[in-house]
Amino acid sequence: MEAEKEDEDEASPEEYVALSDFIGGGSDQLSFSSGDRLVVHSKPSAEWWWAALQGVPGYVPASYLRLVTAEEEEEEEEDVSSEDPWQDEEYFGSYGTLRLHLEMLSDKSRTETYRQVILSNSASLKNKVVMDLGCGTGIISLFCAQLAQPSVVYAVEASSMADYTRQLVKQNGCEEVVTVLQGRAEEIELPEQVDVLVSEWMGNCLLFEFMVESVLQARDRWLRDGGVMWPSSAALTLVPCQADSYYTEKMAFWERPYGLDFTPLQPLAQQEFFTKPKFSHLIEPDDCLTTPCDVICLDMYTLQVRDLEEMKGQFHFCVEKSGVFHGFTAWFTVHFESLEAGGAAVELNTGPDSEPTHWKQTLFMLDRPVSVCAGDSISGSIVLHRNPVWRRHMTVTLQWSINSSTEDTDNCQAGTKSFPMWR
Ligand SMILES: N=C(N)NCC[C@H]1O[C@@H](n2cnc3c(N)ncnc32)[C@H](O)[C@@H]1O
Repeated sequence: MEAEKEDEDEASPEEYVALSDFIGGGSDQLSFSSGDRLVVHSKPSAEWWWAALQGVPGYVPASYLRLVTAEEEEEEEEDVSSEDPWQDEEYFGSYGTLRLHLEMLSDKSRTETYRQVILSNSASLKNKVVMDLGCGTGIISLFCAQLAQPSVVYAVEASSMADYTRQLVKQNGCEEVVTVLQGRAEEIELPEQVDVLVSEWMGNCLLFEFMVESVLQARDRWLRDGGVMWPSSAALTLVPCQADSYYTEKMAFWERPYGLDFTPLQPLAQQEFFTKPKFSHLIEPDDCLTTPCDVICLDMYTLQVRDLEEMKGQFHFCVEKSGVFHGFTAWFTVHFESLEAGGAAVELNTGPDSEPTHWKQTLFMLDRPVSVCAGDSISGSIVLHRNPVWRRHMTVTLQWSINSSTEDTDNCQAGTKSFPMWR
């Protein structure tokens, strides 16, 4: 009988839909929202099943789930097949308006850094062939034509902004040098290989939007041997941090609003405000509980598209001052190597010790804050799982354990949490 039961448990995975929200307790239970699709891998008991949500495994209460019907699965297949996994219509549509370009151009730290790269390499850029991938309004291409003498700059832009970019090139007397090509960089044809591939491709948490895939494909197709990638390398930096004002604003608020006890709403607040990362967070240097560390480093010459599916980094932080561990904050730094051998590299650092940029930083809130003391350690890993269906999205999974320096040695608090960005 046991064998039969075993077989039944190990039936092939089935897709279920959540009938309502569930807040998982303990580190091995999955939290999910009504309507989420979960893949059930085994049913060790009638009450609790082993399932996965967006690839993240855990126990789920069987009573919250309903088997997805064959008709629903057929409908879903039609939906996904009709829906573009790159969401290009929406994505390039958003870059066809000025809002995002104004935000990027208004970001002095970002834009001046690219200007500095061109200026400090102006001599070496003479007679070079340059590709500006995702040129937007063409600002980097115009810097090249204005501050250096490349033989040609191919300014590639997929959105309808390209028509205006051509006007800006003409308006600024750069049409001799800058050629605007409208189209996806993966699809356009250039008349020649390029010496320099420059692009401003970084998204929130470095990789969101996954424009970096387009840069790698263009590198493999158009960058000549020995050519230069700008940026040349990128690093994702992480730090355990306090986020007291955010925690107070979204969670502590429910303790005593107007003298009333609204704490039954706190599970809802956790689900609504702490399930996804907080983009555009500005961390104060004092909020860092430890020295930040680079957890993922990308070499733009060797990075492959397949590497983007799952990027993993380990960390071991030593708490330098007592405080409350509310979560982790992430940001990135990119480097532009010099065209001259031995020349100084230029750096764009989006962290709290640099001028703020439009990316600011990204905050990942734990479900429950933990008090930590100087001397404690916070070790673990970060994994960026690219979304297998929605190709511009990812899930960031953080796993940590806190080893207290003061309490007895087996007092190790551990946890793991996955943050969808955004699907
Ligand atoms: N996070 C960023 N730096 N986004 C900048 C994106 C800019 O590059 C453009 N862009 C993004 N991907 C591509 C691509 N594959 N081909 C051409 N242009 C692109 C986009 O239309 C916008 O003008």
